[in-house]
This record gives sequence, C-alpha cells and structure tokens, in this order.
Amino acid sequence: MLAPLAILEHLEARLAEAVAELPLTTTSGLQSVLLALPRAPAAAPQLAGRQFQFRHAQRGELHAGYGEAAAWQAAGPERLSSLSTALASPQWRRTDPDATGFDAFAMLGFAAADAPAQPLAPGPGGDTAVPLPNALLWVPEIGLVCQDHAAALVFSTPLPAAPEQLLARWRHLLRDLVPALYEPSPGPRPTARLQRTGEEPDATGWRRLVRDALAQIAAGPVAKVVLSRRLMVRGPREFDVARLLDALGCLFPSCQTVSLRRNGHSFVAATPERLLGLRAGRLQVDAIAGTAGRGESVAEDARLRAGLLGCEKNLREHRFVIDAVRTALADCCAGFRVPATPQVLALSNAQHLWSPIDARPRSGCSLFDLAARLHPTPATNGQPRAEAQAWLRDTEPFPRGWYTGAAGILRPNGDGELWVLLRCAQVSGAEAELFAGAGIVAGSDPDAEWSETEAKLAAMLSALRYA
Ligand SMILES: C=C(O[C@@H]1C=C(C(=O)O)C=C[C@H]1O)C(=O)O
Repeated sequence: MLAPLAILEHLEARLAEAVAELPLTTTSGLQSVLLALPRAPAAAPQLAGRQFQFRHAQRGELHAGYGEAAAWQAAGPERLSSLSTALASPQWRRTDPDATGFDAFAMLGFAAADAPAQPLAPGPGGDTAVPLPNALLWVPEIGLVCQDHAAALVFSTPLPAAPEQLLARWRHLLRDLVPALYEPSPGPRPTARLQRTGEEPDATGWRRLVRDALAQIAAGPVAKVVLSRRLMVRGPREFDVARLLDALGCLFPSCQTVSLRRNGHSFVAATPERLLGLRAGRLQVDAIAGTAGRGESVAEDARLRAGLLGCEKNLREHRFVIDAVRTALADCCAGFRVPATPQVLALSNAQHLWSPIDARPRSGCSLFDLAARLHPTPATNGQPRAEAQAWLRDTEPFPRGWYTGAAGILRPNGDGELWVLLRCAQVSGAEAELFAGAGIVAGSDPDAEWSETEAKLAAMLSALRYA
C-alpha cells in the first residue's frame, strides 16, 4: 500500500505534467484537471477554510470540495435561472490524463425561501458575515470524488491563469489535503450530554400554531402546511464536524450526509429525501411525506408500519406531494411514472411513506429549471404552494435559512442530484441549532405532530452526542 508521502510525490509530479499541457491562456471559462488517487480515503477530512461534503454510505459515494475556484451567489424569485447562466456560456473544460472516468463537479444549493432579488454576484469571496448566501453555485479549487474503491482529485481554475502561480497554489493545497486524507480516524470521544438552551416555538406555542393551521385549513384554500421548529443545544466541547459526519453515516447509512462550511459555520444534514436526480435524460424525484415512529420490538415496528400504510391522513398528506410534483413537471416532462402505492422508507428514528417518481424531461429543461419548478414541494411547504408559503411566511416564528432548502452536486454536462435539507443543524463551536417540521392536514393532532418532530430532531441530537 502506498504511503501518503509517496502518494503526495506522485501527485505533485503528475500535476506538473498535467499543468504543462493545459490551455491556460484561453481568455474565459473554467479548466479542471482530474488525477487518479492511488488509494481511496475512508473519509473527506475537515481542513481550514471553505469546504463542502456529500456522502452516501450505502452507495459508497463521496464528493468533497475545498476552496473556491469560482462561485456565484443569487437571490430573488429568479435565483436558480440566474445561477444557471453562470455555467451556460463560458466553457468548462476538463482533462482526465489518468483516464479516471470521473468528471468535475460543482455544489449547487439554496435556502428554503428566496430573499429579495440581487444581481448575480460572481465569487470568489462573497459576504463573510453570513454563513450561507441565499443561493450558491460553487466550483471548488480541489474536489475529491470517491465511488466504491476508486477515487480522484479534481483541480479547477478560472481562465486565463498563469501556469507557475497555478501550480504553486495547487501544490500547496495538495500538501494540506493528501496527508489529511490518510490520517487514521480519531478515536471515539466520550458521549456528551447536550443542554437544550432554547426552542422556538415551545410545546405550548406549537399547539397554538397547529390549531391556527387547522383553522386555516378548515377555512381553505390551504389544505396542508408544514410547520417547523428550531431547537438550540450546547455541548460540553466544540462539536467536531468530522466525527458528526461519521456518526450520521453510521446511524443513517441510507441518507445523504451533507456538510457545508463557510465563514466559520457548518451546516450539516443527514437527509433521506432527494428533491431530484437527473442523469442521462432521466429524472427521479422522491415523494416523502407521512411519518410514523419505529417500534423497539419486531412486532411493534411491523404494527407501526402497517398503521402508516393504512392511515388515511398520512396517505392524503403523501398524495399532496405526488400531485404537486406531477403538476410542477406537467409541461416540461413526459413519461411520468409513480408506483400505485407508496413504499415505506425505514430510518432508525422514523419511517416514512415514500414514492420514487420517474419522468423524462424535455430537451432544454435543465436541472436548474426542474429544481425551480419542484421546490418547495408540499413535503416541506404545503398545498397549494403559494397560499401555504404566504401563510408560513406570516406565521412561522423564525427564518428557516437553508433548512428545507436543497443542495447537491452538479456536473458540467448538466446532470446532478439535489437533496432536501432535512434532519439538519447549523453548528458553530459548541452550539448547534437544529430544525424539524411536520405536515399538518385536516385531522392532525398537535401532540402527535410534536412527537413526530421530536423523533426527527433525535436524528441529529443522537449524532451530536458523539461529535
Ligand atoms: C419537514 C420535515 O420532514 C418532511 C415531512 C414529513 C412528514 O410530515 O411526514 C416527512 C418527511 C419530510 O418530507 C423534517 O424532517 O423536518
């Protein structure tokens, strides 16, 4: 097995050869170089500075990005279409001298609600006071991609670029990253007791909000709203995001773990829900809504599962999502396919009704268009969309930020995957702010919905105790 130092020397030599071949005098666009990593790392390390990470344990998939080769921020109702223009015209060239078969990638993500419109702002840099801007497209300076046991590094730069400076920069980044890639994983910490330091709304406020929502639903036209809570906790030590991601990967191997770090804050999620996956002309959307707990015994668990599959209220809540996805895609997709009955997606803290939806987008319909049409689905917002959104804007006691927004990986050919940001927390030092919500429809019981949000919060709370 190659030692980290030998891997570093090998990569530095390959990088010098690759840079010498690049058309760096080209006056615009992006250039990426892919190099094979001789040994796949077990995880992506946390380094100083801006970084993101998407890891799916069950799929054996990892994408991480460090630094910014290019970044664009947008806000307003046209935020996604304005970000789409950023990558549309200047070319994104890639060379893959090691024939890794991987491709370059960017991170695309956005908050739940669009903020007041601003002109498209090119990076790097951006506002250093806010953890995350309203919508962000981010090409990392070094990307790490692993699939099963193969791995590659992706170096990216805006063009034109000066070869000596570029090589010096990339070497410097490589020297930080490569040793960290192969460091043995740190030993476990003693599990920590977390202190709940605040919440919004509290249990009484929640009951009142659910009753208001039910009154609104009875008056119409709103038929569903998804109410949310935030919970503030403090740990006895600074949370270690690498350990947090490891714990989430172990507890929720079928979920996508996400970490976005900018300006000293980390936004971390372990989400079961895909807003969309677009690959080779096929679109996949997860409709996930309708929730039950897990039972400790096999019999109790089966009883809860059967109850979920037979519950009229949960099936209605679920149906809203399927119908809204169908409507959102009606004039841009063909071949809409949805299973006749939902399946159950079982996680360690909850089980959900789940319908994997398939469709074929018409040509010219990009991932940005599809995301703008689909977001927010009634799984996290309500139905009808505009009325539910307006009611929540006036009623919810705190801004959601990126909770119930979406984030994921985008490839230069336009394929990619976006995940709904659920089961998440904003982590800064020893403090964490957690979010969870539940869909309210006619017949919802405030206390049962509170318990549902407690079970959803438990996902991140249990992982934070190990971090
Ligand atoms: C809003 C959340 O979850 C959403 C709401 C669900 C429900 O109401 O049954 C289920 C899954 C998610 O679509 C959350 O986890 O915070």
